[in-house]
Amino acid sequence: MTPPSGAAAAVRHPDAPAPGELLGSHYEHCFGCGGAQAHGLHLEVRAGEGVDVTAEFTVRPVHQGAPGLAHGGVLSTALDETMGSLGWLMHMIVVTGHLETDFVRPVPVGTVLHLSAAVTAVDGRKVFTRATGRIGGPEGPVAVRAEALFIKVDVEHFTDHGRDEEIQAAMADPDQVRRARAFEVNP
Ligand SMILES: CCCCCCCCCCCC(=O)SCCNC(=O)CCNC(=O)[C@H](O)C(C)(C)COP(=O)(O)OP(=O)(O)OC[C@H]1O[C@@H](n2cnc3c(N)ncnc32)[C@H](O)[C@@H]1OP(=O)(O)O
Repeated sequence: MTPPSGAAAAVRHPDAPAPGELLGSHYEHCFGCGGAQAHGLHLEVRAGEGVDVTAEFTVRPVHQGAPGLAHGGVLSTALDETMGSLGWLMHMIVVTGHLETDFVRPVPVGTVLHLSAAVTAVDGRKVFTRATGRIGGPEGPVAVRAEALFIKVDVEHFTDHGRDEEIQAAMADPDQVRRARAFEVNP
């Protein structure tokens, strides 16, 4: 998870969303951010000033592991989705290759998890990222943190491997921006 010495700093795409702007859901059926997923995380991700983002996730009863506490896998998903959204700031299609999570404090149901993530380095197709989730406010104590390696892929990654019925439905969407973002298309 340590970037090689020749790795470069991430470059913000000139057409990336402005700092403070909500990225919006990239795909309505995404478990991380989609509005059509009743039990999804409904993450709202906001662009930062560099290649960084912030997001909020409210833990609901459907996200429990132990009684009254968030499931660790769900928290990992929130971190994964937040870091994955960094690709949009570079206009790069990326998928998670490797994800490591530290669970530092239990996260009760009803908690708002304040997430922040940034790209630490880019090395060819490899995008190194880091994220934290805090409770009690954006400056509150760290409850979870993660590092992840994302790999740049082409749109064929999705069209070749995704189930045909969802691929066809996403491609038939008359909204061009939504259609592109469902596959995180690199313009
Ligand atoms: C608003 C919009 C936002 C959009 C918001 C989007 C949000 C999405 C958030 C969720 C993101 C996900 O969950 S994505 C879904 C979960 N992930 C997946 O399904 C990925 C499944 N895995 C794969 O398809 C594949 O393994 C790939 C694509 C990751 C890599 O395969 P490949 O394309 O053949 O590449 P490959 O040559 O193997 O690897 C390229 C380089 O990466 C390294 N590499 C590859 N995998 C790993 C690995 N696990 N750990 C370490 N290193 C790795 C290789 O060593 C190599 O380094 P070197 O030799 O070049 O040095």
